[in-house]
Amino acid sequence: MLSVVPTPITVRVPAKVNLHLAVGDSRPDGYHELVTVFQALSMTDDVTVVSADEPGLEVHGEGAESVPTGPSNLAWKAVRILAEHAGRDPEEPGVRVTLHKGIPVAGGMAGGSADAAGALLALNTLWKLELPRDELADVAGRLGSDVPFALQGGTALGTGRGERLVPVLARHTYHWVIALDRDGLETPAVYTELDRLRAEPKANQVGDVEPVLEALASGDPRQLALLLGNDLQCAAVSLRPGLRRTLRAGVNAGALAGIVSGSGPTCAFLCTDADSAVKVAAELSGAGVCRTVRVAQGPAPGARVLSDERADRPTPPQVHA
Ligand SMILES: C[C@](O)(CO)[C@H](O)COP(=O)(O)OP(=O)(O)OC[C@H]1O[C@@H](n2ccc(N)nc2=O)[C@H](O)[C@@H]1O
Ligand SMILES: Nc1ncnc2c1ncn2[C@@H]1O[C@H](COP(=O)(O)OP(=O)(O)OP(=O)(O)O)[C@@H](O)[C@H]1O
Repeated sequence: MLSVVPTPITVRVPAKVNLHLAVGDSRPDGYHELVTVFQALSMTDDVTVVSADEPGLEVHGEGAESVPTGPSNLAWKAVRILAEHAGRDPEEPGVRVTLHKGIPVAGGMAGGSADAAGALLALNTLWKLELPRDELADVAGRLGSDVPFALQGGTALGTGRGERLVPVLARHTYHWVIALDRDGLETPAVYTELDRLRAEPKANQVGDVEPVLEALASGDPRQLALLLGNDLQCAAVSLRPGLRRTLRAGVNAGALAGIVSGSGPTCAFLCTDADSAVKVAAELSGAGVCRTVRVAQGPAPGARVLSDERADRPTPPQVHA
Protein backbone atom coordinates (compact mmCIF):
# COMPACT_ATOMS: atom_id res chain seq x y z
CA MET A 1 0.00 0.00 0.00
CA LEU A 2 1.28 3.50 -0.83
CA SER A 3 1.79 5.82 2.16
CA VAL A 4 1.22 9.55 1.58
CA VAL A 5 4.16 11.76 2.61
CA PRO A 6 2.84 14.96 4.26
CA THR A 7 3.75 18.15 2.38
CA PRO A 8 5.57 20.77 4.47
CA ILE A 9 4.78 24.47 4.14
CA THR A 10 7.60 27.01 4.54
CA VAL A 11 7.04 30.70 5.23
CA ARG A 12 9.82 33.33 5.12
CA VAL A 13 9.52 36.19 7.64
CA PRO A 14 11.48 39.46 7.97
CA ALA A 15 13.31 41.21 10.81
CA LYS A 16 12.36 44.81 11.53
CA VAL A 17 13.96 48.07 12.52
CA ASN A 18 12.03 50.99 14.05
CA LEU A 19 12.93 54.15 12.10
CA HIS A 20 10.99 56.19 14.64
CA LEU A 21 9.92 54.95 18.07
CA ALA A 22 8.06 57.40 20.32
CA VAL A 23 7.19 55.82 23.66
CA GLY A 24 4.31 57.39 25.60
CA ASP A 25 3.20 56.76 29.15
CA SER A 26 2.76 53.28 30.53
CA ARG A 27 -0.87 52.10 30.47
CA PRO A 28 -2.85 50.30 33.19
CA ASP A 29 -2.20 46.99 31.34
CA GLY A 30 1.58 47.52 31.67
CA TYR A 31 2.16 48.35 27.98
CA HIS A 32 3.33 51.72 26.69
CA GLU A 33 1.45 53.73 24.10
CA LEU A 34 3.62 53.92 20.95
CA VAL A 35 3.90 55.86 17.73
CA THR A 36 6.40 53.98 15.61
CA VAL A 37 7.52 53.54 12.02
CA PHE A 38 8.56 49.95 11.27
CA GLN A 39 10.63 48.88 8.30
CA ALA A 40 11.01 45.18 7.39
CA LEU A 41 14.55 44.12 6.45
CA SER A 42 16.04 41.45 4.19
CA MET A 43 17.31 39.47 7.24
CA THR A 44 14.86 36.56 7.59
CA ASP A 45 13.80 33.42 9.47
CA ASP A 46 12.12 30.45 7.77
CA VAL A 47 9.25 28.68 9.52
CA THR A 48 8.29 25.20 8.26
CA VAL A 49 5.21 23.33 9.42
CA VAL A 50 4.24 19.76 8.56
CA SER A 51 1.45 17.45 9.73
CA ALA A 52 2.83 14.88 12.18
CA ASP A 53 1.49 12.47 14.80
CA GLU A 54 4.33 13.48 17.12
CA PRO A 55 3.99 17.27 17.65
CA GLY A 56 7.02 19.41 18.49
CA LEU A 57 9.38 22.23 17.55
CA GLU A 58 13.05 22.37 16.59
CA VAL A 59 15.33 25.35 16.02
CA HIS A 60 18.37 25.67 13.75
CA GLY A 61 20.71 28.51 12.82
CA GLU A 62 22.45 31.31 14.61
CA GLY A 63 21.59 31.57 18.33
CA ALA A 64 19.38 28.44 18.15
CA GLU A 65 20.75 27.16 21.47
CA SER A 66 19.24 30.13 23.32
CA VAL A 67 15.74 29.71 21.85
CA PRO A 68 13.28 27.66 23.94
CA THR A 69 11.71 24.65 22.16
CA GLY A 70 8.87 24.18 24.66
CA PRO A 71 5.54 25.96 25.22
CA SER A 72 7.22 29.37 25.76
CA ASN A 73 8.42 29.50 22.13
CA LEU A 74 6.40 32.21 20.41
CA ALA A 75 5.94 30.10 17.27
CA TRP A 76 4.50 27.28 19.39
CA LYS A 77 2.18 29.77 21.11
CA ALA A 78 1.04 30.72 17.61
CA VAL A 79 0.28 27.06 16.83
CA ARG A 80 -1.87 26.75 19.94
CA ILE A 81 -3.71 30.05 19.51
CA LEU A 82 -4.51 29.37 15.84
CA ALA A 83 -5.62 25.79 16.61
CA GLU A 84 -8.01 27.18 19.22
CA HIS A 85 -9.21 29.92 16.83
CA ALA A 86 -9.91 27.26 14.17
CA GLY A 87 -11.78 24.97 16.59
CA ARG A 88 -8.95 22.39 16.78
CA ASP A 89 -7.52 20.89 19.96
CA PRO A 90 -4.56 23.13 20.99
CA GLU A 91 -3.13 20.24 23.05
CA GLU A 92 -3.07 17.95 19.99
CA PRO A 93 -2.33 20.26 17.05
CA GLY A 94 -0.76 17.41 15.00
CA VAL A 95 2.10 19.52 13.58
CA ARG A 96 5.87 19.77 13.75
CA VAL A 97 7.47 23.22 13.44
CA THR A 98 11.05 23.85 12.30
CA LEU A 99 12.62 27.31 12.68
CA HIS A 100 15.70 28.37 10.70
CA LYS A 101 16.97 31.49 12.48
CA GLY A 102 18.67 34.23 10.47
CA ILE A 103 17.35 37.01 12.73
CA PRO A 104 19.45 37.62 15.86
CA VAL A 105 17.87 36.28 19.06
CA ALA A 106 16.91 38.93 21.67
CA GLY A 107 18.40 41.59 19.38
CA GLY A 108 15.50 44.05 19.19
CA MET A 109 14.70 42.94 15.62
CA ALA A 110 11.52 40.99 16.50
CA GLY A 111 12.85 37.51 15.69
CA GLY A 112 10.43 35.65 17.94
CA SER A 113 7.55 37.78 16.66
CA ALA A 114 8.56 36.95 13.08
CA ASP A 115 8.45 33.23 13.88
CA ALA A 116 4.98 33.59 15.39
CA ALA A 117 3.77 35.43 12.28
CA GLY A 118 5.37 32.75 10.08
CA ALA A 119 3.67 29.95 12.01
CA LEU A 120 0.26 31.67 11.68
CA LEU A 121 0.56 32.04 7.91
CA ALA A 122 2.03 28.54 7.42
CA LEU A 123 -0.77 26.90 9.41
CA ASN A 124 -3.42 28.99 7.66
CA THR A 125 -2.10 27.34 4.48
CA LEU A 126 -1.48 23.82 5.86
CA TRP A 127 -4.91 23.59 7.50
CA LYS A 128 -6.59 25.32 4.51
CA LEU A 129 -8.27 27.77 6.92
CA GLU A 130 -8.35 30.60 4.36
CA LEU A 131 -8.48 33.23 7.13
CA PRO A 132 -8.10 36.68 5.57
CA ARG A 133 -4.99 38.71 6.46
CA ASP A 134 -6.88 41.08 8.80
CA GLU A 135 -8.22 38.15 10.84
CA LEU A 136 -4.69 36.67 11.04
CA ALA A 137 -3.46 40.14 12.11
CA ASP A 138 -5.98 40.17 14.99
CA VAL A 139 -4.72 36.79 16.19
CA ALA A 140 -1.13 38.04 15.70
CA GLY A 141 -1.77 41.05 17.95
CA ARG A 142 -2.77 38.73 20.80
CA LEU A 143 0.64 36.99 20.56
CA GLY A 144 2.78 40.15 20.78
CA SER A 145 2.93 43.80 19.79
CA ASP A 146 5.43 43.25 16.94
CA VAL A 147 3.73 40.16 15.44
CA PRO A 148 1.19 41.96 13.16
CA PHE A 149 4.01 43.94 11.51
CA ALA A 150 6.00 40.77 10.77
CA LEU A 151 2.94 39.49 8.88
CA GLN A 152 2.51 42.74 6.94
CA GLY A 153 6.12 43.80 6.22
CA GLY A 154 7.10 46.78 4.07
CA THR A 155 7.12 50.08 5.94
CA ALA A 156 4.26 50.90 8.32
CA LEU A 157 3.10 53.33 10.96
CA GLY A 158 2.27 51.49 14.21
CA THR A 159 0.15 52.88 17.06
CA GLY A 160 -1.47 51.48 20.22
CA ARG A 161 0.98 48.90 21.58
CA GLY A 162 2.49 48.89 18.09
CA GLU A 163 -0.07 46.40 16.79
CA ARG A 164 -2.35 48.85 14.92
CA LEU A 165 -0.80 49.34 11.48
CA VAL A 166 -1.16 51.59 8.45
CA PRO A 167 1.15 51.04 5.44
CA VAL A 168 3.55 53.91 4.67
CA LEU A 169 4.86 54.89 1.24
CA ALA A 170 8.65 54.44 1.15
CA ARG A 171 10.00 55.49 -2.25
CA HIS A 172 13.45 53.94 -2.15
CA THR A 173 15.43 50.88 -1.20
CA TYR A 174 17.31 51.77 1.98
CA HIS A 175 20.71 50.23 2.65
CA TRP A 176 21.49 49.26 6.22
CA VAL A 177 24.47 47.95 8.13
CA ILE A 178 23.44 45.90 11.15
CA ALA A 179 25.83 45.49 14.10
CA LEU A 180 25.00 42.49 16.32
CA ASP A 181 26.05 42.51 19.96
CA ARG A 182 27.41 39.55 21.90
CA ASP A 183 24.43 39.16 24.27
CA GLY A 184 20.77 40.07 23.97
CA LEU A 185 18.65 42.51 25.98
CA GLU A 186 15.21 41.60 27.36
CA THR A 187 12.49 43.92 26.01
CA PRO A 188 10.57 44.40 29.32
CA ALA A 189 13.82 45.36 31.11
CA VAL A 190 14.49 48.08 28.53
CA TYR A 191 10.98 49.58 28.91
CA THR A 192 11.41 49.47 32.71
CA GLU A 193 14.76 51.26 32.42
CA LEU A 194 13.12 53.96 30.28
CA ASP A 195 10.45 54.49 32.98
CA ARG A 196 13.24 54.76 35.57
CA LEU A 197 15.17 57.30 33.46
CA ARG A 198 12.00 59.31 32.86
CA ALA A 199 11.44 59.72 36.58
CA GLU A 200 14.45 62.05 36.40
CA PRO A 201 14.37 65.26 34.33
CA LYS A 202 16.06 65.47 30.87
CA ALA A 203 15.18 62.03 29.45
CA ASN A 204 15.19 62.55 25.65
CA GLN A 205 12.06 62.25 23.57
CA VAL A 206 11.89 61.85 19.79
CA GLY A 207 10.02 64.49 17.74
CA ASP A 208 6.88 64.20 15.62
CA VAL A 209 6.44 61.35 13.17
CA GLU A 210 5.23 63.49 10.20
CA PRO A 211 8.70 64.60 8.99
CA VAL A 212 9.78 60.92 9.00
CA LEU A 213 6.82 60.02 6.77
CA GLU A 214 7.69 62.92 4.44
CA ALA A 215 11.33 61.80 4.23
CA LEU A 216 10.21 58.25 3.36
CA ALA A 217 7.93 59.59 0.63
CA SER A 218 10.80 61.68 -0.78
CA GLY A 219 13.07 58.63 -0.92
CA ASP A 220 16.17 60.57 0.16
CA PRO A 221 18.22 58.53 2.70
CA ARG A 222 20.08 61.71 3.79
CA GLN A 223 16.80 63.35 4.80
CA LEU A 224 15.65 60.20 6.60
CA ALA A 225 19.01 59.85 8.39
CA LEU A 226 18.53 63.22 10.11
CA LEU A 227 15.17 62.07 11.50
CA LEU A 228 15.87 58.55 12.81
CA GLY A 229 14.91 58.44 16.50
CA ASN A 230 14.23 55.87 19.21
CA ASP A 231 13.05 56.71 22.74
CA LEU A 232 14.29 53.30 23.93
CA GLN A 233 17.84 54.08 22.82
CA CYS A 234 18.80 55.92 26.04
CA ALA A 235 17.48 52.98 28.09
CA ALA A 236 19.34 50.39 25.99
CA VAL A 237 22.54 52.45 26.23
CA SER A 238 22.06 52.85 29.98
CA LEU A 239 21.86 49.05 30.35
CA ARG A 240 24.66 48.42 27.81
CA PRO A 241 26.99 51.48 27.83
CA GLY A 242 29.27 49.91 25.16
CA LEU A 243 26.55 50.65 22.57
CA ARG A 244 27.65 54.29 22.60
CA ARG A 245 31.00 53.20 21.14
CA THR A 246 29.27 51.01 18.51
CA LEU A 247 27.01 53.90 17.42
CA ARG A 248 30.01 56.24 17.12
CA ALA A 249 32.07 53.65 15.21
CA GLY A 250 29.35 53.19 12.56
CA VAL A 251 29.12 56.91 11.86
CA ASN A 252 32.94 57.21 11.84
CA ALA A 253 32.96 54.37 9.29
CA GLY A 254 30.82 56.50 6.93
CA ALA A 255 27.18 55.70 7.78
CA LEU A 256 24.70 58.59 7.47
CA ALA A 257 23.31 57.83 10.95
CA GLY A 258 23.05 55.03 13.50
CA ILE A 259 20.27 53.98 15.82
CA VAL A 260 19.59 51.26 18.38
CA SER A 261 17.06 48.87 16.81
CA GLY A 262 13.89 48.69 18.96
CA SER A 263 14.85 47.56 22.46
CA GLY A 264 18.42 46.76 21.31
CA PRO A 265 21.19 45.83 21.61
CA THR A 266 21.47 45.55 17.80
CA CYS A 267 22.46 48.84 16.14
CA ALA A 268 21.29 49.75 12.63
CA PHE A 269 23.21 52.19 10.39
CA LEU A 270 21.59 53.88 7.41
CA CYS A 271 23.96 54.25 4.43
CA THR A 272 23.85 56.29 1.22
CA ASP A 273 23.77 53.28 -1.14
CA ALA A 274 24.75 49.62 -1.50
CA ASP A 275 28.48 50.33 -2.11
CA SER A 276 28.69 52.57 0.93
CA ALA A 277 26.98 49.89 3.07
CA VAL A 278 29.61 47.31 2.09
CA LYS A 279 32.42 49.76 2.97
CA VAL A 280 30.84 50.72 6.30
CA ALA A 281 30.30 47.02 7.14
CA ALA A 282 33.95 46.19 6.41
CA GLU A 283 35.28 49.09 8.48
CA LEU A 284 32.89 48.51 11.36
CA SER A 285 33.75 44.82 11.55
CA GLY A 286 37.41 45.81 11.94
CA ALA A 287 36.64 48.24 14.77
CA GLY A 288 36.08 45.42 17.29
CA VAL A 289 32.95 46.99 18.77
CA CYS A 290 30.46 44.20 18.01
CA ARG A 291 30.15 40.45 17.41
CA THR A 292 29.13 40.42 13.74
CA VAL A 293 28.19 42.90 11.05
CA ARG A 294 25.66 42.33 8.27
CA VAL A 295 24.26 44.34 5.41
CA ALA A 296 20.51 44.42 4.80
CA GLN A 297 17.99 46.24 2.63
CA GLY A 298 14.53 47.54 3.41
CA PRO A 299 11.65 47.59 2.90
CA ALA A 300 11.31 43.79 2.59
CA PRO A 301 8.06 41.88 2.13
CA GLY A 302 6.09 40.52 5.09
CA ALA A 303 5.49 36.83 5.83
CA ARG A 304 5.15 34.86 2.59
CA VAL A 305 4.76 31.23 1.63
CA LEU A 306 7.72 29.90 -0.36
CA SER A 307 7.13 27.51 -3.20
CA ASP A 308 9.33 24.34 -3.09
CA GLU A 309 11.96 25.59 -5.52
CA ARG A 310 12.54 28.81 -3.52
CA ALA A 311 12.85 27.18 -0.12
CA ASP A 312 16.71 27.26 -0.08
CA ARG A 313 17.99 29.60 2.63
CA PRO A 314 19.83 32.66 1.29
CA THR A 315 23.38 33.00 2.62
CA PRO A 316 23.33 36.19 4.70
CA PRO A 317 26.18 38.53 3.79
CA GLN A 318 28.14 38.96 6.99
CA VAL A 319 31.54 40.03 8.15
CA HIS A 320 32.93 38.55 11.35
CA ALA A 321 34.49 41.05 13.70
C1 LIG B 1 10.52 47.37 21.29
C2 LIG B 1 9.59 46.91 20.19
O1 LIG B 1 10.20 45.85 19.46
C3 LIG B 1 9.38 48.07 19.21
O2 LIG B 1 8.69 47.67 18.05
C4 LIG B 1 8.24 46.45 20.74
O3 LIG B 1 7.60 47.48 21.46
C5 LIG B 1 8.31 45.18 21.57
O4 LIG B 1 7.32 44.35 21.08
P1 LIG B 1 7.19 42.80 21.54
O5 LIG B 1 8.54 42.22 21.76
O6 LIG B 1 6.26 42.16 20.58
O7 LIG B 1 6.54 43.01 22.96
P2 LIG B 1 5.36 42.22 23.68
O8 LIG B 1 5.65 40.76 23.65
O9 LIG B 1 4.04 42.70 23.18
O10 LIG B 1 5.58 42.77 25.17
C6 LIG B 1 6.71 42.40 25.94
C7 LIG B 1 6.88 43.42 27.04
O11 LIG B 1 7.42 44.65 26.49
C8 LIG B 1 6.85 45.78 27.12
N1 LIG B 1 6.08 46.57 26.14
C9 LIG B 1 5.89 46.11 24.87
C10 LIG B 1 5.21 46.87 23.94
C11 LIG B 1 4.69 48.12 24.35
N2 LIG B 1 4.00 48.91 23.51
N3 LIG B 1 4.89 48.56 25.62
C12 LIG B 1 5.60 47.82 26.52
O12 LIG B 1 5.80 48.22 27.66
C13 LIG B 1 5.95 45.23 28.24
O13 LIG B 1 6.75 45.13 29.39
C14 LIG B 1 5.60 43.83 27.73
O14 LIG B 1 5.28 42.95 28.77
N1 LIG C 1 10.82 31.75 18.16
C1 LIG C 1 11.65 32.41 18.99
N2 LIG C 1 12.77 32.94 18.49
C2 LIG C 1 13.61 33.65 19.30
N3 LIG C 1 13.41 33.81 20.62
C3 LIG C 1 12.29 33.30 21.16
C4 LIG C 1 11.37 32.60 20.36
N4 LIG C 1 10.36 32.23 21.14
C5 LIG C 1 10.64 32.69 22.38
N5 LIG C 1 11.81 33.33 22.41
C6 LIG C 1 12.40 33.97 23.61
O1 LIG C 1 12.11 35.36 23.51
C7 LIG C 1 13.23 36.16 23.85
C8 LIG C 1 13.27 37.37 22.90
O2 LIG C 1 13.63 36.90 21.64
P1 LIG C 1 13.47 37.75 20.30
O3 LIG C 1 14.50 37.25 19.35
O4 LIG C 1 12.06 37.75 19.82
O5 LIG C 1 13.84 39.19 20.85
P2 LIG C 1 13.72 40.60 20.22
O6 LIG C 1 14.11 40.52 18.78
O7 LIG C 1 14.51 41.51 21.10
O8 LIG C 1 12.17 40.94 20.31
P3 LIG C 1 11.44 42.34 20.00
O9 LIG C 1 12.29 43.10 19.04
O10 LIG C 1 10.11 41.90 19.42
O11 LIG C 1 11.30 42.98 21.34
C9 LIG C 1 14.46 35.28 23.71
O12 LIG C 1 15.34 35.52 24.77
C10 LIG C 1 13.92 33.85 23.72
O13 LIG C 1 14.21 33.21 24.94
